[in-house]
Amino acid sequence: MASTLVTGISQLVTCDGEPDDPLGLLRDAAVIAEDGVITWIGPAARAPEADGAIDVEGRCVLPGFVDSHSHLIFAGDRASEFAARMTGTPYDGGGIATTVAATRAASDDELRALLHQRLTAARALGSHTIEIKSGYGLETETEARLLRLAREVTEETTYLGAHVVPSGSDRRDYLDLVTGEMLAACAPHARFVDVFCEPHSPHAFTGEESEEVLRAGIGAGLTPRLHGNQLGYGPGIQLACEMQAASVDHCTFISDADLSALADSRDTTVATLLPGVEFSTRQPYPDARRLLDAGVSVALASDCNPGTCYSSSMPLMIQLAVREMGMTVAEALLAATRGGAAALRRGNIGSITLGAKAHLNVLDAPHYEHLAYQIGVPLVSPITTIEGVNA
Ligand SMILES: N=CN[C@@H](CCC(=O)O)C(=O)O
Ligand SMILES: [Zn+2]
Repeated sequence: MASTLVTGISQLVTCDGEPDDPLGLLRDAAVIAEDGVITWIGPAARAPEADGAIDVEGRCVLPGFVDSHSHLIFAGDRASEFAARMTGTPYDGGGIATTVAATRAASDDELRALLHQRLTAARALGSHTIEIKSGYGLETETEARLLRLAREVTEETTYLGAHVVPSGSDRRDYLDLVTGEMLAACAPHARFVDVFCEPHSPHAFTGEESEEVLRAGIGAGLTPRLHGNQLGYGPGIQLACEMQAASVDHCTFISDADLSALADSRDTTVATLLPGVEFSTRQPYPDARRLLDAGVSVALASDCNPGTCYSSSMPLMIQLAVREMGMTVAEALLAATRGGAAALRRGNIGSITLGAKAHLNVLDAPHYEHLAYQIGVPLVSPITTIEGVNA
């Protein structure tokens, strides 16, 4: 067992504070990790001896980001779809078919290489935990393959066979496949089941269809989560709350009834906001202020995918949340750490606390507010030299 002492911390942001200081800020603190787990937090002057030491030389230390929503495994290119959107073509999910064709045609090694390239980029910007969905196979063999490859790099895998109805398939036949043979092949490699519940897209699923998919997934031992209310008002948010989903993601269009359902479900269902999607689709941003003021549990995630947001940068999501969605820097940072952990139902990540994973980021600034203040600058990096740290 090797222990590591982290010193020289100007400001330790534990994300484990009290209601009057939810960031749990500590000055002149030090942290010890043993076997990848935090075992001591206290004043640097009283830190016990450790086997090794890391001096961050007056920088701020914060928890590793938890990116609770990504589609990191896919092949193909949709840059021209993005360019068309910037000149006015709306997003409706139809471009998913392009990614499905390229992904089906890619070998395991090609997909692995693409995944590793994207993971390296995400980790370099401070994402220590990344959820990864299937959803670009839409046939049993490729969906199971995507989840098996994603499982090589994370435990947080999500079965999204119900991303869209593949072109040429009958809706009813496809639902039978997603809830039958495909589910049986995918469930061993997945922790969650997800569905794109979106009546405003002709390719996605209705409320009734979404409920059927989630119920089947629950029956196979998976925890539900849901893409909802992305393109307009719809049944997604209330369905997610009724089904005690871990998270409902996008929440771009929120009715008063949606808001009260989310507030009532704050202990079970997280509203995960994905501001990179609004940036890349030219949609209005969700009103995070309204959610927070109603007491809703909120997370921020990247949604990194080839259609609606090709970025895995959690600092960018924090910057957009603060500038465009009415969140304070503290709220955005909490949503990108503790919020993501809640959306994955994980208690041992997203905060710097005794017994948590030693997922630490260093910010090349003395104070956490620089996260949103210095926009577009790669200030955050993971502390990768702590022994024994894994996802
Ligand atoms: N909206 C559904 N799925 C993805 C986009 C998928 C794509 O366009 O490739 C999302 O979360 O935005
Ligand atoms: Zn998504």
